[in-house]
Amino acid sequence: MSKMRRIAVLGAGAWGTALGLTMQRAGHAVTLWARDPQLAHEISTLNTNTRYLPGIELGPGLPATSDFAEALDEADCVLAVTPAQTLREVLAAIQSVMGSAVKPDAALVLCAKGIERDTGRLMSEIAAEMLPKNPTAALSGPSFAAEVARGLPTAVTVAAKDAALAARLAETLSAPHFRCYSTDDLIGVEIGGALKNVLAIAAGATDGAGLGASAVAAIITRGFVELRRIARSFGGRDETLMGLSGLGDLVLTCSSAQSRNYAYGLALGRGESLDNRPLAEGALTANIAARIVADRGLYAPIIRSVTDLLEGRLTVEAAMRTLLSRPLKHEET
Ligand SMILES: NC(=O)C1=CN([C@@H]2O[C@H](COP(=O)(O)OP(=O)(O)OC[C@H]3O[C@@H](n4cnc5c(N)ncnc54)[C@H](O)[C@@H]3O)[C@@H](O)[C@H]2O)C=CC1
Ligand SMILES: O=C(CO)COP(=O)(O)O
Repeated sequence: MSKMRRIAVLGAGAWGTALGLTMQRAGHAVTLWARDPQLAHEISTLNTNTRYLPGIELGPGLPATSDFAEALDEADCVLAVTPAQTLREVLAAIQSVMGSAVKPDAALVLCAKGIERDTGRLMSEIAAEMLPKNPTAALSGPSFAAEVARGLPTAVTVAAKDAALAARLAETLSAPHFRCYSTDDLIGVEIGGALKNVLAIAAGATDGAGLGASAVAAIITRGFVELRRIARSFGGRDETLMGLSGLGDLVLTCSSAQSRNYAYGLALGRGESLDNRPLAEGALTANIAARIVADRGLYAPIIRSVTDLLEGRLTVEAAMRTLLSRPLKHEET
Protein backbone atom coordinates (compact mmCIF):
# COMPACT_ATOMS: atom_id res chain seq x y z
CA MET A 1 0.00 0.00 0.00
CA SER A 2 1.18 3.53 -0.75
CA LYS A 3 1.89 6.11 1.96
CA MET A 4 -1.20 7.50 3.67
CA ARG A 5 -2.41 10.75 2.16
CA ARG A 6 -5.01 13.40 2.94
CA ILE A 7 -7.56 13.12 0.16
CA ALA A 8 -10.41 15.55 -0.50
CA VAL A 9 -13.26 14.19 -2.58
CA LEU A 10 -15.39 16.99 -4.05
CA GLY A 11 -18.91 15.80 -4.84
CA ALA A 12 -20.97 13.40 -2.74
CA GLY A 13 -23.04 11.89 -5.52
CA ALA A 14 -22.82 8.21 -6.44
CA TRP A 15 -19.27 8.30 -7.78
CA GLY A 16 -17.79 10.72 -5.24
CA THR A 17 -19.17 8.65 -2.36
CA ALA A 18 -17.92 5.38 -3.89
CA LEU A 19 -14.48 6.89 -4.46
CA GLY A 20 -14.40 8.32 -0.95
CA LEU A 21 -15.04 4.85 0.47
CA THR A 22 -12.44 3.36 -1.85
CA MET A 23 -9.82 5.88 -0.76
CA GLN A 24 -10.54 4.95 2.85
CA ARG A 25 -10.10 1.29 1.96
CA ALA A 26 -6.76 2.29 0.43
CA GLY A 27 -5.77 3.57 3.87
CA HIS A 28 -6.03 7.32 3.29
CA ALA A 29 -7.56 10.07 5.42
CA VAL A 30 -10.58 11.17 3.40
CA THR A 31 -12.98 14.10 3.60
CA LEU A 32 -15.98 14.09 1.29
CA TRP A 33 -17.46 17.45 0.30
CA ALA A 34 -21.22 17.58 -0.32
CA ARG A 35 -22.83 20.77 -1.58
CA ASP A 36 -25.93 19.92 0.44
CA PRO A 37 -25.38 20.14 4.25
CA GLN A 38 -28.17 17.60 4.88
CA LEU A 39 -26.43 15.05 2.70
CA ALA A 40 -23.09 15.68 4.44
CA HIS A 41 -24.86 15.14 7.76
CA GLU A 42 -26.53 11.92 6.56
CA ILE A 43 -23.25 10.45 5.29
CA SER A 44 -21.22 11.26 8.35
CA THR A 45 -23.82 10.35 10.96
CA LEU A 46 -26.06 7.66 9.44
CA ASN A 47 -23.44 6.07 7.13
CA THR A 48 -25.84 6.15 4.19
CA ASN A 49 -26.33 8.20 1.03
CA THR A 50 -29.95 7.33 0.31
CA ARG A 51 -30.28 9.76 -2.59
CA TYR A 52 -27.33 8.63 -4.68
CA LEU A 53 -26.41 5.17 -3.37
CA PRO A 54 -29.68 3.77 -1.99
CA GLY A 55 -29.48 0.50 -0.12
CA ILE A 56 -25.71 0.66 0.38
CA GLU A 57 -24.22 0.66 3.86
CA LEU A 58 -21.24 3.02 3.75
CA GLY A 59 -19.54 1.54 6.78
CA PRO A 60 -18.67 3.63 9.79
CA GLY A 61 -16.78 6.86 9.58
CA LEU A 62 -16.71 8.40 6.11
CA PRO A 63 -16.20 12.04 7.13
CA ALA A 64 -18.34 14.39 5.06
CA THR A 65 -18.77 18.14 5.24
CA SER A 66 -20.51 20.90 3.32
CA ASP A 67 -17.68 23.30 4.23
CA PHE A 68 -15.53 23.50 1.11
CA ALA A 69 -12.40 24.87 2.82
CA GLU A 70 -12.63 22.23 5.55
CA ALA A 71 -12.75 19.43 2.97
CA LEU A 72 -9.66 20.79 1.22
CA ASP A 73 -7.66 21.52 4.35
CA GLU A 74 -4.14 20.08 4.02
CA ALA A 75 -5.19 17.79 1.16
CA ASP A 76 -2.33 16.23 -0.84
CA CYS A 77 -4.75 15.06 -3.48
CA VAL A 78 -8.12 16.41 -4.63
CA LEU A 79 -10.61 14.25 -6.50
CA ALA A 80 -13.07 16.37 -8.54
CA VAL A 81 -16.22 14.24 -8.82
CA THR A 82 -19.06 16.59 -9.72
CA PRO A 83 -20.72 16.46 -13.17
CA ALA A 84 -18.59 17.62 -16.11
CA GLN A 85 -20.59 20.80 -16.73
CA THR A 86 -19.91 21.97 -13.15
CA LEU A 87 -16.13 21.42 -13.14
CA ARG A 88 -15.30 25.05 -14.00
CA GLU A 89 -17.41 26.24 -11.07
CA VAL A 90 -15.78 23.80 -8.66
CA LEU A 91 -12.25 24.69 -9.83
CA ALA A 92 -13.08 28.39 -9.39
CA ALA A 93 -14.03 27.60 -5.81
CA ILE A 94 -10.70 25.77 -5.33
CA GLN A 95 -8.87 28.75 -6.84
CA SER A 96 -10.45 31.01 -4.25
CA VAL A 97 -9.03 28.99 -1.33
CA MET A 98 -5.70 28.11 -2.97
CA GLY A 99 -2.74 28.59 -0.63
CA SER A 100 -4.95 28.98 2.44
CA ALA A 101 -7.15 25.89 2.59
CA VAL A 102 -5.57 23.90 -0.22
CA LYS A 103 -1.86 23.20 -0.76
CA PRO A 104 -0.58 25.00 -3.87
CA ASP A 105 0.96 21.74 -5.16
CA ALA A 106 -1.99 19.41 -4.38
CA ALA A 107 -2.59 16.88 -7.17
CA LEU A 108 -5.92 17.23 -8.93
CA VAL A 109 -7.66 14.09 -10.21
CA LEU A 110 -10.51 14.71 -12.66
CA CYS A 111 -13.21 12.04 -12.40
CA ALA A 112 -16.05 13.46 -14.53
CA LYS A 113 -16.70 12.05 -17.99
CA GLY A 114 -17.75 14.76 -20.40
CA ILE A 115 -16.84 17.73 -22.58
CA GLU A 116 -17.74 21.31 -21.65
CA ARG A 117 -20.80 22.20 -23.73
CA ASP A 118 -20.11 25.88 -24.29
CA THR A 119 -16.42 25.65 -25.15
CA GLY A 120 -15.69 22.11 -26.33
CA ARG A 121 -12.95 21.87 -23.70
CA LEU A 122 -11.91 18.60 -22.13
CA MET A 123 -11.82 18.45 -18.33
CA SER A 124 -7.99 18.62 -18.33
CA GLU A 125 -8.07 21.70 -20.57
CA ILE A 126 -10.35 23.47 -18.08
CA ALA A 127 -7.98 22.47 -15.26
CA ALA A 128 -4.93 23.71 -17.19
CA GLU A 129 -6.69 27.03 -17.67
CA MET A 130 -7.82 27.45 -14.07
CA LEU A 131 -5.24 25.65 -11.92
CA PRO A 132 -2.15 25.55 -14.17
CA LYS A 133 0.31 24.94 -11.30
CA ASN A 134 -1.38 21.81 -9.94
CA PRO A 135 -0.31 18.41 -11.24
CA THR A 136 -3.39 17.07 -13.01
CA ALA A 137 -4.64 13.59 -13.91
CA ALA A 138 -7.87 11.92 -14.99
CA LEU A 139 -9.41 8.75 -13.58
CA SER A 140 -11.65 6.79 -15.94
CA GLY A 141 -12.69 3.27 -16.87
CA PRO A 142 -15.51 0.74 -16.41
CA SER A 143 -16.74 1.34 -12.87
CA PHE A 144 -20.32 1.49 -11.66
CA ALA A 145 -20.39 3.49 -8.43
CA ALA A 146 -22.71 1.06 -6.62
CA GLU A 147 -20.40 -1.87 -7.40
CA VAL A 148 -17.27 0.02 -6.37
CA ALA A 149 -19.00 1.13 -3.15
CA ARG A 150 -19.81 -2.52 -2.41
CA GLY A 151 -16.12 -3.37 -2.80
CA LEU A 152 -16.57 -5.43 -5.98
CA PRO A 153 -13.44 -5.88 -8.12
CA THR A 154 -12.86 -3.00 -10.52
CA ALA A 155 -10.03 -1.82 -12.78
CA VAL A 156 -9.61 1.74 -14.06
CA THR A 157 -6.99 3.95 -15.69
CA VAL A 158 -5.24 6.97 -14.22
CA ALA A 159 -3.88 9.26 -16.90
CA ALA A 160 -1.53 12.22 -16.77
CA LYS A 161 0.73 13.78 -19.40
CA ASP A 162 3.59 13.10 -16.98
CA ALA A 163 3.90 9.30 -16.90
CA ALA A 164 5.66 9.34 -13.50
CA LEU A 165 2.78 11.34 -11.98
CA ALA A 166 0.23 8.92 -13.46
CA ALA A 167 2.12 5.95 -12.00
CA ARG A 168 2.43 7.62 -8.58
CA LEU A 169 -1.26 8.48 -8.48
CA ALA A 170 -2.24 4.99 -9.68
CA GLU A 171 -0.37 3.63 -6.69
CA THR A 172 -1.98 6.11 -4.30
CA LEU A 173 -5.53 5.54 -5.57
CA SER A 174 -5.42 1.74 -5.79
CA ALA A 175 -7.17 -0.26 -3.08
CA PRO A 176 -7.50 -4.02 -2.55
CA HIS A 177 -10.56 -4.21 -4.86
CA PHE A 178 -9.72 -1.20 -7.00
CA ARG A 179 -6.84 -1.64 -9.42
CA CYS A 180 -5.53 1.48 -11.14
CA TYR A 181 -3.45 1.20 -14.30
CA SER A 182 -1.53 4.25 -15.52
CA THR A 183 -0.92 5.94 -18.86
CA ASP A 184 0.45 9.21 -20.20
CA ASP A 185 -2.33 9.41 -22.82
CA LEU A 186 -4.50 11.87 -20.95
CA ILE A 187 -6.44 12.99 -24.03
CA GLY A 188 -7.20 9.42 -25.16
CA VAL A 189 -8.55 8.54 -21.72
CA GLU A 190 -10.72 11.66 -21.49
CA ILE A 191 -12.21 11.26 -24.98
CA GLY A 192 -12.97 7.60 -24.33
CA GLY A 193 -14.83 8.43 -21.10
CA ALA A 194 -16.79 11.32 -22.59
CA LEU A 195 -17.87 9.69 -25.84
CA LYS A 196 -18.79 6.27 -24.52
CA ASN A 197 -21.66 8.04 -22.73
CA VAL A 198 -23.02 9.34 -26.04
CA LEU A 199 -22.74 5.88 -27.59
CA ALA A 200 -24.47 4.31 -24.57
CA ILE A 201 -27.48 6.51 -25.32
CA ALA A 202 -27.41 5.25 -28.93
CA ALA A 203 -27.21 1.61 -27.76
CA GLY A 204 -30.01 2.08 -25.23
CA ALA A 205 -32.23 3.84 -27.78
CA THR A 206 -31.70 1.03 -30.30
CA ASP A 207 -32.66 -1.50 -27.68
CA GLY A 208 -35.59 0.59 -26.44
CA ALA A 209 -36.99 0.87 -29.96
CA GLY A 210 -36.93 -2.94 -30.18
CA LEU A 211 -34.48 -3.05 -33.09
CA GLY A 212 -32.75 -6.16 -31.73
CA ALA A 213 -29.46 -7.31 -30.21
CA SER A 214 -27.71 -7.46 -33.59
CA ALA A 215 -28.47 -3.78 -34.21
CA VAL A 216 -27.14 -2.88 -30.74
CA ALA A 217 -23.88 -4.77 -31.48
CA ALA A 218 -23.55 -2.93 -34.79
CA ILE A 219 -24.08 0.44 -33.08
CA ILE A 220 -21.46 -0.34 -30.41
CA THR A 221 -18.89 -1.55 -32.93
CA ARG A 222 -19.34 1.20 -35.51
CA GLY A 223 -19.71 3.79 -32.73
CA PHE A 224 -16.35 2.64 -31.38
CA VAL A 225 -14.80 3.33 -34.80
CA GLU A 226 -16.18 6.89 -34.58
CA LEU A 227 -14.91 7.29 -31.01
CA ARG A 228 -11.40 6.25 -32.07
CA ARG A 229 -11.50 8.48 -35.13
CA ILE A 230 -12.33 11.49 -32.93
CA ALA A 231 -9.73 10.55 -30.30
CA ARG A 232 -7.03 10.24 -32.99
CA SER A 233 -7.86 13.73 -34.25
CA PHE A 234 -7.02 15.04 -30.75
CA GLY A 235 -3.79 13.01 -30.62
CA GLY A 236 -5.24 10.20 -28.45
CA ARG A 237 -3.61 6.82 -29.05
CA ASP A 238 -5.48 3.86 -30.46
CA GLU A 239 -3.98 1.49 -27.88
CA THR A 240 -5.51 3.64 -25.10
CA LEU A 241 -8.94 3.43 -26.70
CA MET A 242 -8.59 -0.37 -26.85
CA GLY A 243 -8.12 -0.34 -23.07
CA LEU A 244 -10.23 0.13 -19.95
CA SER A 245 -11.12 3.78 -20.50
CA GLY A 246 -12.23 3.16 -24.11
CA LEU A 247 -13.46 -0.27 -25.10
CA GLY A 248 -13.77 -1.40 -21.47
CA ASP A 249 -16.09 1.41 -20.46
CA LEU A 250 -17.98 1.27 -23.77
CA VAL A 251 -18.77 -2.43 -23.25
CA LEU A 252 -19.91 -1.82 -19.67
CA THR A 253 -22.02 1.23 -20.39
CA CYS A 254 -23.63 -0.03 -23.60
CA SER A 255 -24.71 -3.34 -22.16
CA SER A 256 -26.21 -2.67 -18.76
CA ALA A 257 -29.33 -0.88 -17.65
CA GLN A 258 -27.32 0.02 -14.53
CA SER A 259 -25.80 2.69 -16.78
CA ARG A 260 -27.74 5.92 -16.53
CA ASN A 261 -26.77 6.80 -20.11
CA TYR A 262 -27.97 3.46 -21.47
CA ALA A 263 -31.15 3.74 -19.38
CA TYR A 264 -31.69 7.26 -20.75
CA GLY A 265 -31.38 5.90 -24.30
CA LEU A 266 -33.71 3.03 -23.46
CA ALA A 267 -36.38 5.51 -22.29
CA LEU A 268 -35.83 7.61 -25.41
CA GLY A 269 -36.22 4.55 -27.66
CA ARG A 270 -39.40 3.50 -25.85
CA GLY A 271 -40.85 6.98 -26.15
CA GLU A 272 -40.97 7.41 -22.35
CA SER A 273 -40.62 10.73 -20.55
CA LEU A 274 -37.05 11.97 -20.07
CA ASP A 275 -37.98 14.34 -17.24
CA ASN A 276 -36.50 13.95 -13.77
CA ARG A 277 -34.03 11.26 -14.72
CA PRO A 278 -30.66 10.69 -13.04
CA LEU A 279 -27.58 12.34 -14.53
CA ALA A 280 -26.86 11.17 -18.10
CA GLU A 281 -23.62 12.93 -19.09
CA GLY A 282 -23.94 11.74 -22.70
CA ALA A 283 -27.07 13.85 -23.22
CA LEU A 284 -25.01 16.92 -22.26
CA THR A 285 -21.96 15.95 -24.33
CA ALA A 286 -23.69 14.79 -27.55
CA ASN A 287 -24.27 18.21 -29.07
CA ILE A 288 -20.74 19.51 -28.49
CA ALA A 289 -19.33 16.17 -29.71
CA ALA A 290 -21.28 16.60 -32.96
CA ARG A 291 -19.98 20.17 -33.27
CA ILE A 292 -16.39 19.00 -32.76
CA VAL A 293 -16.94 16.34 -35.43
CA ALA A 294 -18.22 18.98 -37.87
CA ASP A 295 -15.46 21.50 -37.06
CA ARG A 296 -12.78 18.88 -37.59
CA GLY A 297 -14.32 17.54 -40.79
CA LEU A 298 -14.68 14.07 -39.27
CA TYR A 299 -17.24 11.40 -40.12
CA ALA A 300 -19.31 10.21 -37.15
CA PRO A 301 -22.90 9.51 -38.25
CA ILE A 302 -23.91 7.62 -35.09
CA ILE A 303 -22.77 10.39 -32.76
CA ARG A 304 -24.50 12.94 -35.01
CA SER A 305 -27.75 10.94 -34.95
CA VAL A 306 -27.74 10.91 -31.12
CA THR A 307 -27.85 14.72 -31.22
CA ASP A 308 -30.67 14.63 -33.78
CA LEU A 309 -32.54 12.13 -31.62
CA LEU A 310 -32.09 14.17 -28.42
CA GLU A 311 -33.18 17.34 -30.16
CA GLY A 312 -36.27 15.65 -31.59
CA ARG A 313 -35.22 15.92 -35.24
CA LEU A 314 -35.20 12.16 -35.79
CA THR A 315 -36.80 9.00 -34.43
CA VAL A 316 -34.68 5.95 -33.63
CA GLU A 317 -36.21 4.07 -36.58
CA ALA A 318 -35.51 6.94 -38.98
CA ALA A 319 -31.94 7.25 -37.68
CA MET A 320 -31.40 3.54 -38.27
CA ARG A 321 -32.90 3.73 -41.78
CA THR A 322 -30.51 6.58 -42.62
CA LEU A 323 -27.52 4.67 -41.24
CA LEU A 324 -28.45 1.54 -43.20
CA SER A 325 -29.06 3.33 -46.48
CA ARG A 326 -25.63 4.98 -46.74
CA PRO A 327 -23.45 3.79 -49.64
CA LEU A 328 -21.72 0.48 -48.90
CA LYS A 329 -18.01 0.71 -48.12
CA HIS A 330 -14.94 -1.18 -46.98
CA GLU A 331 -15.06 -2.00 -43.23
CA GLU A 332 -12.58 0.44 -41.74
CA THR A 333 -11.91 -0.41 -38.11
N1 LIG B 1 -21.86 6.92 -11.12
C1 LIG B 1 -20.92 6.22 -11.70
O1 LIG B 1 -20.98 4.99 -11.74
C2 LIG B 1 -19.74 6.92 -12.32
C3 LIG B 1 -19.77 8.28 -12.59
N2 LIG B 1 -18.69 8.87 -13.20
C4 LIG B 1 -18.71 10.28 -13.53
O2 LIG B 1 -18.62 11.04 -12.33
C5 LIG B 1 -19.29 12.29 -12.49
C6 LIG B 1 -20.26 12.48 -11.33
O3 LIG B 1 -21.22 11.45 -11.45
P1 LIG B 1 -22.07 10.90 -10.24
O4 LIG B 1 -21.41 11.08 -8.94
O5 LIG B 1 -22.46 9.52 -10.60
O6 LIG B 1 -23.35 11.86 -10.34
P2 LIG B 1 -24.52 12.04 -9.28
O7 LIG B 1 -25.65 12.64 -10.02
O8 LIG B 1 -24.72 10.80 -8.54
O9 LIG B 1 -23.91 13.11 -8.27
C7 LIG B 1 -23.49 14.38 -8.66
C8 LIG B 1 -23.08 15.16 -7.41
O10 LIG B 1 -22.57 16.44 -7.82
C9 LIG B 1 -23.26 17.45 -7.06
N3 LIG B 1 -23.34 18.65 -7.89
C10 LIG B 1 -24.13 18.86 -8.96
N4 LIG B 1 -23.93 20.10 -9.42
C11 LIG B 1 -22.99 20.67 -8.62
C12 LIG B 1 -22.36 21.94 -8.59
N5 LIG B 1 -22.68 22.89 -9.46
N6 LIG B 1 -21.45 22.16 -7.64
C13 LIG B 1 -21.14 21.22 -6.77
N7 LIG B 1 -21.71 20.00 -6.73
C14 LIG B 1 -22.62 19.74 -7.66
C15 LIG B 1 -24.62 16.86 -6.76
O11 LIG B 1 -25.21 17.53 -5.67
C16 LIG B 1 -24.24 15.42 -6.45
O12 LIG B 1 -23.81 15.30 -5.15
C17 LIG B 1 -19.99 12.24 -13.87
O13 LIG B 1 -19.20 12.94 -14.80
C18 LIG B 1 -20.00 10.75 -14.20
O14 LIG B 1 -19.94 10.51 -15.59
C19 LIG B 1 -17.59 8.16 -13.52
C20 LIG B 1 -17.51 6.83 -13.24
C21 LIG B 1 -18.57 6.10 -12.63
O1 LIG C 1 -19.18 5.81 -16.24
C1 LIG C 1 -19.80 4.90 -15.76
C2 LIG C 1 -19.31 3.53 -15.69
O2 LIG C 1 -17.97 3.45 -16.00
C3 LIG C 1 -21.18 5.15 -15.27
O3 LIG C 1 -22.01 5.15 -16.35
P1 LIG C 1 -23.38 5.96 -16.32
O4 LIG C 1 -23.00 7.41 -16.04
O5 LIG C 1 -23.97 5.77 -17.67
O6 LIG C 1 -24.21 5.39 -15.22
